[in-house]
Amino acid sequence: MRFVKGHGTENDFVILPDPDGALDLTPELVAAICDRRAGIGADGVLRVVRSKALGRDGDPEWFMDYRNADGGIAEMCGNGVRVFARYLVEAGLAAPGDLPIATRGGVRVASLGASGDVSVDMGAPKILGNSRATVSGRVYEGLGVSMGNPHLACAITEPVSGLDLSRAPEVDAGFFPEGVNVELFRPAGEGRVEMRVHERGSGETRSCGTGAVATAVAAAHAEGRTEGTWEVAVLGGVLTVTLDGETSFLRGPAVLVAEGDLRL
Ligand SMILES: N[C@@H](CCC[C@H](N)C(=O)O)C(=O)O
Repeated sequence: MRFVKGHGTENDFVILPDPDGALDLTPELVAAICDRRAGIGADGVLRVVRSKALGRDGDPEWFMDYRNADGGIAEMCGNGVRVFARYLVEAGLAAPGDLPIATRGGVRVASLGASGDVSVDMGAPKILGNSRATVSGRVYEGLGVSMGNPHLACAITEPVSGLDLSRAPEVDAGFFPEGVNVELFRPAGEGRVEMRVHERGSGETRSCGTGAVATAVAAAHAEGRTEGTWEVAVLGGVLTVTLDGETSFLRGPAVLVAEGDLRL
């Protein structure tokens, strides 16, 4: 089985080209691939499959079948969809420009050139209301935001570098019955925040695209705003989020770093 490895601000993925939908991608296989010692290692898997092969006839040509490192399914992945678009263009499966991609969370349109940053229209954020997370015994208030997948974005006052996210934050399972990705962010000047994230199904990652947008939404909400541009500094780099009151845009690097044959 061929694979390609890529990342967006160090949120890393194993890309599995499966245009005809022939692969039986079990949770066990995904977890084995993502294992950082016994497998290739990744935060998630992006299966590249034609929508038609899945019976999704009205959708754009390519469907991003995203899986978390534990083998679980998620609706959307913001860095993943940017890496997916980069893969399609570099593999000659799509032309640079505006590229619609089907996901479980709906169609997302990526914009990219032959190289450079990839931007994606992430759709309208949906505010779910207030909730809280407990990290290392400390309770943080946050804003629930759906970006297709669920997030809880909590503003904090201490440096994000001191957080211990080695264990999953405790959250209100009644509020988030499907689980949740938890972002902790600290304002770092006008239009800039520092963020760390604990992802549902993947643990702490070095970046999360949907989480960066949810964070910008929470930062804007705290100021009574729905528009603006935020630089979101994550462990793996910097993402730029723009909110225009209707939709949201996520921009940042998306690179492919390796390819080979999988022997699992
Ligand atoms: N890293 C992704 C989000 C991946 C899915 C998430 N773990 C979930 O379960 O919802 C991103 O860049 O958005």
